[in-house]
Amino acid sequence: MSPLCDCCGEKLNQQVSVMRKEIKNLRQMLDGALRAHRKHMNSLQSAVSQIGGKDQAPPPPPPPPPQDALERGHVQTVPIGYINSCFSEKNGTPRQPTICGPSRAELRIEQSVFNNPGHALVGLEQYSHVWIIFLFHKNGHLNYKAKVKPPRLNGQRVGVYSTRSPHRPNALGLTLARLDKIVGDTIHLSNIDMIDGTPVLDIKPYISEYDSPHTRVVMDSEPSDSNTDEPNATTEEGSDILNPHNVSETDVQLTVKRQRTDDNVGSLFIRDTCEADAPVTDSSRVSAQCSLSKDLYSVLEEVTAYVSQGDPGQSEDQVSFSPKTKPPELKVDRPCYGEDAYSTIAGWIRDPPVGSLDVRFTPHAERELAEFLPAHLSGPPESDRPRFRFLRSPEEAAAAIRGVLSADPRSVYRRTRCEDKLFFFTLDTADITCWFGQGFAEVLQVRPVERPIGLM
Ligand SMILES: C[S@@+](CC[C@H](N)C(=O)[O-])C[C@H]1O[C@@H](n2cnc3c(N)ncnc32)[C@H](O)[C@@H]1O
Repeated sequence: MSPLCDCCGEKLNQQVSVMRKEIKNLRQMLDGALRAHRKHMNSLQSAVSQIGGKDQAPPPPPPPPPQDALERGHVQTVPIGYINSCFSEKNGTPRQPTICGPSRAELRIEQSVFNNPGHALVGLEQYSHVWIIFLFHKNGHLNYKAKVKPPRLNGQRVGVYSTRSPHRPNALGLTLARLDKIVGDTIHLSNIDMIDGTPVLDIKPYISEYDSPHTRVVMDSEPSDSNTDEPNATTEEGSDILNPHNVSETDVQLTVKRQRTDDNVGSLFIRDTCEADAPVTDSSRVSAQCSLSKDLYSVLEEVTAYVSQGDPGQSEDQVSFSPKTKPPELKVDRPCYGEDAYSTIAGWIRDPPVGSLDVRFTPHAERELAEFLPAHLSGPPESDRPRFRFLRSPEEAAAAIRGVLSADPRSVYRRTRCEDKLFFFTLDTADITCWFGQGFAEVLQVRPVERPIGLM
């Protein structure tokens, strides 16, 4: 039960959601005003420089950076443009571009970067995809940690550099977007995961010959049956990568060895169940709480920490993986040429603990969505129906909504602590309201936003 307001008797949580909406609108207004101001200043500047003359002389150019600035690692980045995208907020923006094909955006190259911005794009039209290098400018204050919890790993922590987390030193993002068309100085993109207003630092063509190493799908199946003492035992597919989520009893054996004597002093079996204890010998004092949802690497880290902590006198004890598998840091000798130089990915990317969701619309939401007119097509002038700014049909919008929701856009906190809360996000000119149940997301409402992005 939501408490009631002392003054008006209304439910407090209703008031809170109204206030949130107002804050969101204000934020959008501010963002739009800032962008308009920036554009205005740019055009003023270029007008001033075109007019020239004594009175309106352009401001003197900033002093050139020292000759060796690059060599000293001092790089002054200047956005080459800003993304105009169908996503106005982080919430509900796809976590990767492939999640949502119809996600559309435009990027206009700034006049301040090239005299003829269109010239910088000549030839790019021959490519279907481009890398966009951008700034996560809405990260708030720069805040990063060595280990992060990717939402798809449902709370487990991995090193930031093994993820695509926005929270990283330098806050640089990298998106492989579809290049739909180029008109003058503006490129039209789809398959994007950047919010409106994102500053772009660079664009490069995607060239599969250069950018996509030979890929071999490494099956997450059984590891090799061999139980030899070979230090580099591999799976049958020739890979030394095992999916940590496929670990079953005795797949993995951690062995603690006394470095000096090479005696085995304890071993740890990771079981199908969530907990495992080492069959401990007095001297090893190894025990670790391992969960199957943890990867082998963190198990190893934990055990290593435990061993060195447990008995300082035995600090030369060593933890190693048994012949059946080995931790990621031991995979140092990957071939870098020839047949075996294929690419591999972490098991949790292909098989995350957070599954995808079925997405459905209530009949009411379907009717509301069908009311929207497509972008770029002129409707009857008297029509007061809502119109998309980027999306080309209600069907395309439905596909985008499905893409966003099926990947479960909720944070781990929301997913685990506030399951029954309504979820709101904005797509193009539509405010979407939905809720989540076991294995599904349902769209309840599709309403026109009061102040559509990009039109402020
Ligand atoms: C997980 S990141 C991945 C981005 C990129 N594909 C990469 O791998 O670097 C995508 C998420 O970043 C957030 N995001 C997008 N644009 C942003 C911006 N300009 N500032 C801060 N966060 C942003 C959105 O929440 C989006 O879901």
